[in-house]
Amino acid sequence: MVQSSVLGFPRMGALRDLKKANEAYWADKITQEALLAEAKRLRLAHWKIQKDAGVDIIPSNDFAFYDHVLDHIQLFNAVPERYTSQKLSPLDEYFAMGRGHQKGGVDVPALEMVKWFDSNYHYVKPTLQDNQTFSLAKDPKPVREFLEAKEAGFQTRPVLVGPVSFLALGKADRGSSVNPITLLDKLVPVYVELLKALKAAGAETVQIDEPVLVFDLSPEVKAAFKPAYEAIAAAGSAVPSVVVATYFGDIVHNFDVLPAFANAQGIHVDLVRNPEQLEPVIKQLGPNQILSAGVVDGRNIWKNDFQKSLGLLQTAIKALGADRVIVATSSSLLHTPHTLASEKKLPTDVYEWFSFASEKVKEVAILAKAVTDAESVRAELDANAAAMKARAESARTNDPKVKERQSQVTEEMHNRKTAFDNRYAQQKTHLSLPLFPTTTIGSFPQTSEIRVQRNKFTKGEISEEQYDDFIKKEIDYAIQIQDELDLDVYVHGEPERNDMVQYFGERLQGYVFTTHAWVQSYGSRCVRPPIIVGDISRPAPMTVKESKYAASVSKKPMKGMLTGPVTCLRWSFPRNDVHQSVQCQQLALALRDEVVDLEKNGIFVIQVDEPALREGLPLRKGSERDAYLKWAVNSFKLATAGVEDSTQIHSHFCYSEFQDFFHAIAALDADVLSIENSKSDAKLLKVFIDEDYPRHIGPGVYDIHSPRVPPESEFIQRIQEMLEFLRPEQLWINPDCGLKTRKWDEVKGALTSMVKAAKYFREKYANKA
Ligand SMILES: CN1c2c(nc(N)[nH]c2=O)NC[C@@H]1CNc1ccc(C(=O)N[C@@H](CCC(=O)N[C@@H](CCC(=O)N[C@@H](CCC(=O)O)C(=O)O)C(=O)O)C(=O)O)cc1
Ligand SMILES: N[C@@H](CCS)C(=O)O
Ligand SMILES: [Zn+2]
Repeated sequence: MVQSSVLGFPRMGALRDLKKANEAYWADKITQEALLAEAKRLRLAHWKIQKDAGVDIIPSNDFAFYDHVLDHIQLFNAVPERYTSQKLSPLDEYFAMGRGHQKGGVDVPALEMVKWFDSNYHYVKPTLQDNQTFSLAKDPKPVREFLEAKEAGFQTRPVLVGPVSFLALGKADRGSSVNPITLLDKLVPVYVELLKALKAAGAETVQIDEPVLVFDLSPEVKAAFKPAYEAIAAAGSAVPSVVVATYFGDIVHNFDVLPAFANAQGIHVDLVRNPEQLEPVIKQLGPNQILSAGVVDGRNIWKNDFQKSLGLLQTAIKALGADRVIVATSSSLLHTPHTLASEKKLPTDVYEWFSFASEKVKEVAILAKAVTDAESVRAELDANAAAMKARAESARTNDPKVKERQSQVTEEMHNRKTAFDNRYAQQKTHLSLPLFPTTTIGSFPQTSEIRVQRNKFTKGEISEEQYDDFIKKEIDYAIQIQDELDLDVYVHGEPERNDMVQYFGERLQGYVFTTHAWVQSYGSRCVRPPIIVGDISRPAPMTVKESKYAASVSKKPMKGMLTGPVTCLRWSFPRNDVHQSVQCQQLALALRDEVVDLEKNGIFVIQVDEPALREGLPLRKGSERDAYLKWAVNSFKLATAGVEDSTQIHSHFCYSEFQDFFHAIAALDADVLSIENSKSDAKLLKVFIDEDYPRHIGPGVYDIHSPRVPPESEFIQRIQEMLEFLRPEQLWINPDCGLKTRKWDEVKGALTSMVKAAKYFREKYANKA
């Protein structure tokens, strides 16, 4: 019999229940016991959904209050001393690492949070010391949750982040220089102890995620697999069987590592992303090893194409036999929304094209049946074939006018009129900016009042006029605060936007959007990616009204604020029937019109955010990366190059480790860049000197993910560090990212200190001149 398996289920719940419970706990509105009870309720509900769907292998320990990598930091007692010394409860210590803690006399910043591979999910980076030790936490979470499931009648397969990936995804703490992978010898015994505890609790198999296997690995990281997995194998029947899981890429280039897994029960590979790895992987398996075939997409919302998946599965079964094949999701379903059943407003034809987490688990179970006994699921197979056909033939997907415009794009449409030096001279006179100009990244706090009013407007409880008036007042307030703070380039604060991508999706032709399809982005924060279903175009200006109004009531330059084409693409659910470069160019043309319209309406600083540009970079170096960079950079340039030289184009990158990516950022030719940097080593900015970067840069000086308000001295120190690597005349002072998740008092406190620090340096350098 072919078994079905799910690698992980979304944690938030159908109504973002976990988000609400976490936030209530942080605001002291519910007790720790109430939060724990809610988490248990969600875990049980999610196991039940999978069991009811007929899934054979159901994961446990895929739940996390904040992030699963952070769970492992605590699980292995790899918590930096600055947190343990605070003597917080384990849960509060955990949240302190995730989001910082500034309460009851405790003041610790959060650990660094970065992108999870090429997804829009963010994980907390293990931060390790030169003298790092590991030990197993008391009452280890994977054991606790396994037993919780067992007691409720669910036999689960615990999911762990593998020892090599855990270290390879980590970094040395500030002040330490340890190469994390050299700590393997210390970590592995703890890992074995954990596996023994799981076995003792009754776990027969564990899923050990080693997703770093899809990267180009350094020799040291490659060499780490063998001792780690040999030590696990040496524990024999004292530990559960192991399935090593990889996803988001292929592992063919790391086949020399596979002997390390000779004693594993099986290997999981992502056959949605890389179906071509199927046959080579089959050849690498040992005589009894199982293939977990990831055929149901964990990263998108399109209904599975059963015919295609069955083709792959038949190939696997032919080579290995039915007993050695598991039908699985390609990755955890963490990246998909909870259930399609909540969507009441989708056009009915389109509804049939989608499948969210709760539907995907059914797909996995159906495929497992279909592969050996198609007749037992004939109705499901026929319905699936009909849905595939209907989508392929739908008129929604194709707009000849968009195609016509794309055919007229020329090379010169990608370039500004002249080079930066000349442009900047014009911008300087036009905008009269001081040395160390201060600005923010766009959004100001999205207060509950803003959300309530938008919700009322969406439901038709207030008129468009009432909503517009409300937004105008919010803009007025944002400007008043910026006057008081004495910032140099203003923003309107984005109060009208639900989300920087969803907002544009809702204004573009070719998209559909959902009402409940939330996906966790980080911690308690979720996004509701709009879905691209057809060719994209802009029926009308999208942001001009608010920016024009803001400029009319502002005494300083007002920055227009757009989300760039690559980010719109990546943070939407893209089509899977047209190459992403085509979708991106369509977005670029729509945004180009918006940029030109903003300029026509008196907005002479325009920021086009591209935080997802780095995220989209193919995970391995090589031709695929080069091709991506070419079309991604061209899309940004196409979107922004339609303006006069005197108009200043900014771009913004958060969550972007930019070393391997520097040339792409430079190629955008943006006049000013802002990058997230407050929690990274300022040394990373050295690349800007080494590469002789000519344009302006604002490395973030304020960690906007944390409620913590940094003092002025911290800003001064940070700017001083940055000046070791950047020229004073190219340095802008700004936060890491937008301020929508912060409260007004935090923002006012932090920006007051930020502006004071900028003025301190302005004075210092004016005296020098
Ligand atoms: C910059 N980032 C973003 C990423 N991806 C995006 N798509 N957008 C981003 O901004 N990736 C990288 C980072 C990740 N950072 C963030 C930061 C903040 C959030 C966030 O705050 N998410 C909000 C939801 C935002 C939203 O869409 N809000 C809507 C709906 C609000 C709502 O909950 N309404 C209620 C009813 C109203 C009420 O009574 O309160 C409801 O629907 O039930 C809106 O404002 O209209 C979050 O709350 O998690 C995400 C990623
Ligand atoms: N302009 C956006 C960028 C976020 S990446 C904001 O400020 O929220
Ligand atoms: Zn940002």
